[in-house]
Amino acid sequence: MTAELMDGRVVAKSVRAETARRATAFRERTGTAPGLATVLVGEDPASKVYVANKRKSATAAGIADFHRQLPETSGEEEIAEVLETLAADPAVSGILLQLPLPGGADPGDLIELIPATKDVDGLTTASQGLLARNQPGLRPCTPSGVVRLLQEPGIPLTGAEAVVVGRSELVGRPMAQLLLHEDATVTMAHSRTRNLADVTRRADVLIAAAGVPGLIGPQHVKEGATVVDVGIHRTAAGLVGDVRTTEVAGRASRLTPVPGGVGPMTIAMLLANTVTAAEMQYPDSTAEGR
Ligand SMILES: Nc1nc2c(c(=O)[nH]1)N[C@@H](CN(C=O)c1ccc(C(=O)N[C@@H](CCC(=O)O)C(=O)O)cc1)CN2
Repeated sequence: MTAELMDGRVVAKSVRAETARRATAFRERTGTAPGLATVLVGEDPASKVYVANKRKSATAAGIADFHRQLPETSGEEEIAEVLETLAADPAVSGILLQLPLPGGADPGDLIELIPATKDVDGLTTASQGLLARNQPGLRPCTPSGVVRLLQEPGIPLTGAEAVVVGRSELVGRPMAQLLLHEDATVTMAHSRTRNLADVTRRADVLIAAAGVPGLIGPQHVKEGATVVDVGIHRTAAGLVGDVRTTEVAGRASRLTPVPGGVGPMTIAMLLANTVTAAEMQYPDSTAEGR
């Protein structure tokens, strides 16, 4: 078997086009564009690229840009003040605090300053609660992008065995919840899971989000499985994911590449969330909510 590659750039393009149409409709209805505030603390090179791409894509989709750059040395109070100002600004529909923070600082308390209605990363406790209860709200971008990538070619999720490797708040945990809401039978594996390959080989749909370069090889994959690689690692050999793509391609039926798989979906879903946030905040407009 040679796996078919699932092209995230193609699906992301169609999500961005659909989002641009929704942004135009919102502006025509309300006289104001949806607005996205990106908050970047420090100079991490990868974060700078991601934030620059988010801002560029947002502008192209008709979303107003409210960027805040803070110095590496910013304390929690300084970051909190910026988030609170953005939270109170009616022109700002969505706010995201780019992660990680310098020095691996815990973003938990800062994220809670973002109102759930503006939480376009879906990371606040309130957003997590709405997701857990499958109620309308803003969902984390990478996991919702993965679901969209799986839905596009009609990969069946109802009753499918799905295994998520990784339990981060940004990807693994919300990924499992979203798959559960799609009626998959979901197993979560992580760094303490014993006999990982025994667990992952059950998967019809395997999501690799452990943050370990090349963790998933052919021995972890059931013949014919769909394998989604959420990892992105900069190595001397270039960008690699959590999956050893070339080796796994002989066993999987479908596979996401790195780059060009899940990454572009993260940004596309952020734009979609920003328009959804604007719709939720504006009383006369249609709130889609997810
Ligand atoms: N506040 C947040 N911080 C972080 C998130 C997030 O969703 N919210 N996710 C990641 C980084 N990330 C977005 O911020 C992100 C990562 C990768 C890509 C992407 O398009 N990757 C390309 C490769 C681009 C490259 O690195 O050269 C690809 O995979 O094709 C977009 C967004 C951590 N932080």
